[in-house]
Amino acid sequence: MGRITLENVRKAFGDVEVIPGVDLTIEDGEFAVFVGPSGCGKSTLLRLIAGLEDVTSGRILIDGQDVTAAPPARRRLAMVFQSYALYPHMSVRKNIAFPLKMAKMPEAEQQRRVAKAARILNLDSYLDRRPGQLSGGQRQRVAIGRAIVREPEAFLFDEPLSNLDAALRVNMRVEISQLHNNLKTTMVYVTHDQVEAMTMADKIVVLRAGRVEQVGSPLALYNKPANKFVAGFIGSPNMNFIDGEAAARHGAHSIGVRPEHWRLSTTEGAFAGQVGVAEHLGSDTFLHVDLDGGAHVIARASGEFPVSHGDRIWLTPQDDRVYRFDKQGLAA
Ligand SMILES: Nc1ncnc2c1ncn2[C@@H]1O[C@H](COP(=O)(O)OP(=O)(O)OP(=O)(O)O)[C@@H](O)[C@H]1O
Repeated sequence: MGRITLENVRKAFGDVEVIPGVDLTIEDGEFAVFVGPSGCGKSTLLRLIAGLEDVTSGRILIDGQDVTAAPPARRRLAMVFQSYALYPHMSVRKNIAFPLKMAKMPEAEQQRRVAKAARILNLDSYLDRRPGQLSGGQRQRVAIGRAIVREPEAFLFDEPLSNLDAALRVNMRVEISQLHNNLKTTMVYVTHDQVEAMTMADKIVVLRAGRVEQVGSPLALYNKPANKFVAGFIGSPNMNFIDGEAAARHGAHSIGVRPEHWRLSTTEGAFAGQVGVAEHLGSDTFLHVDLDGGAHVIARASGEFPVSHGDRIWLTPQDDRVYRFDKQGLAA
């Protein structure tokens, strides 16, 4: 059972308070993703859970047991890092078995667990190779294998896919989701990539400057962002924000419209503007539009939309898809 609870967890490095106070529960079996801009404290929070950093105050519980003062090895968690940290001179088999060997587990049980992890990760035919003879994705699978064999209460992933190219990232993303479906073990995953967060998470925790801005399922955050920060962070391309008179007409200080929620017309609509850049991807068309009055917005049309640089265009937000925000940026 891998339920993780943080109670008013604070962390300061010297005088600098990096985590001003976080309360959070990750349920047993849940896939939780910490997401937020660079420096917001994602890795620090994960390292506090792992026990690699000490909390300044507050408590961390795993399955109701207070582990705040427990060393990493006693927390029954396995961490997978961005750098795979494999031993180059050891075979894949030995790399995966390494934590079990350190724990002086009987050889037969070590081999049973390595074989099981290799099967889950499709590494059977690579067990006798060395890390240098593997691709980046295979190396990351070995690093995950080394975590699996420990049969932890929870897996902690710190940006595990950052070193991989775009296509491989997509594959590994799916593999980690499948792994979670198979193992049903709690996973806590740190990324700055909101697409990874949206596609993998049961629960997303959006962080900003060490504070939790919102916690919810991917679609809850997409559909009902609590504030402008979350609204702008979740969704790709980002939500468009318009202030001033147009927002006042909607009874708000600022309104937000996602690129996919504009109705586009070449003859009429609520906002007129000029196409700056038109990106024709075939599956979608992204239009960067300079609205009359100065705002710059992005509109997405499904499929092909035949306009180009310099054309006039009219945009109308879908009525139920206008997000309203007050002066403080809170959803109104
Ligand atoms: N050992 C340390 N000593 C002092 N400050 C630190 C230390 N570790 C992290 N910080 C600071 O704490 C803040 C949060 O860092 P952290 O690495 O948790 O952010 P992050 O959200 O994971 O960022 P990134 O996505 O860039 O990795 C940053 O301002 C960082 O400079």
